[in-house]
Amino acid sequence: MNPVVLSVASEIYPLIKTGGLADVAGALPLALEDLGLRVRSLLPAYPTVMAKLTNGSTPEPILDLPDLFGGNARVLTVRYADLDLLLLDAPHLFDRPGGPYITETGQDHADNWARFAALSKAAAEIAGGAIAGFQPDILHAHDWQAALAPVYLAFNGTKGVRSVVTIHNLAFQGAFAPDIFAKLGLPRSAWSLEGVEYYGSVGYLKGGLHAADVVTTVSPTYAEEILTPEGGMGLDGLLAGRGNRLVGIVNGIDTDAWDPATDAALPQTYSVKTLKARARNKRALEAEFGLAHNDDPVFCVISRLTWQKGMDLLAEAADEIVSSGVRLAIFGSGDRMIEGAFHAAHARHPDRIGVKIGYDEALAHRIQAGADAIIIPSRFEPCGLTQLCGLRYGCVPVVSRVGGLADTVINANYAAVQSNVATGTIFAPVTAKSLHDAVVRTRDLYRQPALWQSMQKRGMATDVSWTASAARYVELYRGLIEGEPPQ
Ligand SMILES: Nc1ncnc2c1ncn2[C@@H]1O[C@H](COP(=O)(O)OP(=O)(O)O[C@H]2O[C@H](CO)[C@@H](O)[C@H](O)[C@H]2O)[C@@H](O)[C@H]1O
Repeated sequence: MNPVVLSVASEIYPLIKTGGLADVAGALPLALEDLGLRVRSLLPAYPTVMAKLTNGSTPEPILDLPDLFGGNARVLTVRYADLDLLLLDAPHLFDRPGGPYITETGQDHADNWARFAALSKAAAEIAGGAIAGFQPDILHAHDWQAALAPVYLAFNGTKGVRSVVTIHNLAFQGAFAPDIFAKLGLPRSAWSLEGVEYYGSVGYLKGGLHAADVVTTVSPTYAEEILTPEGGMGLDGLLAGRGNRLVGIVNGIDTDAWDPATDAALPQTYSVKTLKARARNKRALEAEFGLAHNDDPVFCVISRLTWQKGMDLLAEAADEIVSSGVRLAIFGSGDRMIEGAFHAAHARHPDRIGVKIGYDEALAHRIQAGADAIIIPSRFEPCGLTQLCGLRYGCVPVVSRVGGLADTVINANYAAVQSNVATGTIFAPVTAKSLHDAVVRTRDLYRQPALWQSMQKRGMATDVSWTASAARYVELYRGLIEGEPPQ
């Protein structure tokens, strides 16, 4: 029997996305279905999501949830982009302008505690059998926004459903003032070390990490890093207590959406066999970023421009990078100070540093297809997806030795180059100097065309799909259903 899964997340690509969570919550269910599982995905019916459901995708009501955190709610069912979706339609919580977490003016929605407790509560009801004909074996909750689901499940006393919480980023924990506890509808006993109490506040992720049958995170190295005081962000003790119930499974990417041979966003499609054709994308990229047309390599960034991503270090190293004969194409948005630092770097080197602030899926594809390398100097990185896209597109990753970056790139040290296994450059410690040194090492590899192309081709041949990782989730689910501890 294949497990039946309820996946719960606050964002799912291609319906709504603010980061890598959406990519995973959109692609993993499809990869699991390819392996024969039934997966339904629950997410809030944000206006952006409802607006996408055109062309014959009409959501049908399937469950009433009266008085869900101050208003009546329903669950709607619809198929979209091959996903079997359950939408939590709670207008008092989700039908409003702004993003999934923030208002139009950039503040957190004041009632985020209620919005995501509602998502989790609805998930627990559904996992408990509230929808006729759909009895999940596994409730799989992603990040803090869904992490109360296993808590509700446990305190509802639901039997026969196993729960998994996946940490995509431990920096976001969903901690709220203690006075909301009384409104969560949890028993008093949940205000405890085993429940949601977290240093005097209510910790959604903390509660979920305790209550879930298994905790996973998105790479083996990050699974180790979060057991340390530096990486654990206050939760290392709890996580260490989970022992072999904490598992790292590396992310994949959707290799149909990310396929340079068929990608409709590219000026020129290409494959391992037609790698030379890639040059046309580089010319187009130079033009798009206002860079001079020449033979120097173009290293790119596609990222949230934040401290986590080490973007301040790149801004610090930018002048030296440019004087080493490398050009930069920087794309993303985030911290205003970092955006300003990149604008200033562009002003100093207008035809060697191109900067675009914004969010654009097609542009992200064009950049991966045209740049020579992608720089990812993260201070911590649970998995990282852009290095996987880079590998697939022949855009060589230059990454810091942290988390999933360390797990997915093979560093071009002397031995790896000699034995033809290198796929990128890895550096440590995460400083501007060591980043600059890595850029120079990568530039030197670029200047040896045969070696460079073999690295590009090896990256393009690397399996970055979901297949192997989805199989690991299936194994994990089966083990849980059969009562086996994870391996
Ligand atoms: N300006 C822009 N325009 C268009 N697309 C853009 C963009 N900026 C970023 N993206 C895209 O957004 C995604 C970001 O993926 P990351 O792995 O960097 O995730 P993030 O840090 O958000 O998420 C967390 O969750 C994911 C999923 O588990 C982990 O891989 C990661 O380590 C963890 O921090 C990629 O698909 C990237 O192409």
